[in-house]
Amino acid sequence: MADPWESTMDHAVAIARKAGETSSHVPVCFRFIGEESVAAGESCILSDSPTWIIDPIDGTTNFVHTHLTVTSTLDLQVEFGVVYSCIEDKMFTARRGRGAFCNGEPLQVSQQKAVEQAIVATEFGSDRDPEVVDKIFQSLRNVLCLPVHGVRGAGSAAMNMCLVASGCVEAYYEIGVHVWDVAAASLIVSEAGGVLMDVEGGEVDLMSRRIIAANSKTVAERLVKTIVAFSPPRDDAAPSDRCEDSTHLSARKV
Ligand SMILES: O=P(O)(O)O[C@H]1[C@H](O)[C@@H](O)[C@H](O)[C@@H](O)[C@@H]1O
Ligand SMILES: [Mg+2]
Ligand SMILES: [Mg+2]
Repeated sequence: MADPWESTMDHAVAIARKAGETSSHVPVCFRFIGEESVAAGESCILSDSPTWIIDPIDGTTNFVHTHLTVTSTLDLQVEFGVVYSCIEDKMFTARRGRGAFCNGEPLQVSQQKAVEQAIVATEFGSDRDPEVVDKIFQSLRNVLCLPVHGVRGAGSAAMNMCLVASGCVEAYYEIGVHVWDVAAASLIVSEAGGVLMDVEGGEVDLMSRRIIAANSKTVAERLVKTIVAFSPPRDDAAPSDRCEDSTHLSARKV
């Protein structure tokens, strides 16, 4: 059987060559956006160049506490998405227009559109500013009182989105995520038949740090009416306008 990773890399190189109009003799040029490189001061701007967006550990708090789910995410902007859940040994993959898979098995979102029967995933995020925490709790209260069947959180944004793609939960929303948390899984959700939406409706903007990933427009739009929206500093803001999340500082000290 052909190695899917090898064909993915061949395709990635072909995309890079096309973008740069280079011949096969010239080395291809990829750009990178990674959580750690951005933390070290590198830019977080998307350009026309093919860009790998990487989160080596998504679910850092779980990792530090050896708690349940930890994933690694890799995305070649809009072309491929890979999320690896290392403890479960589950490899979620998607290629634009070619579907989404878990360990090679096709993924399909849930067909449940009644929000009262839905499980909604979310996270409390990393920001401990009391005003932000209040808004997160107001949203959580509103979601519970829709009512929904249940609220869950895997502790990894990417894993929550893969659960939507797998049909285990109907929707996931969060304000405060970063582009590297959600880029790979966004493609996995849409290739599994799901929808992505901003928390105030309309198209999702992966740099905005706000996301709804749902099995359907119906469920996503119910959440839009329910979530108390706010806007954290964008990922592509100038470094001086970005702020370090408080729990990340403590996680890195470990
Ligand atoms: O573990 P991380 O890569 O720092 O990602 C976190 C994310 O920053 C936070 O907003 C989410 O609540 C977590 O689910 C992510 O996994
Ligand atoms: Mg992450
Ligand atoms: Mg991370």
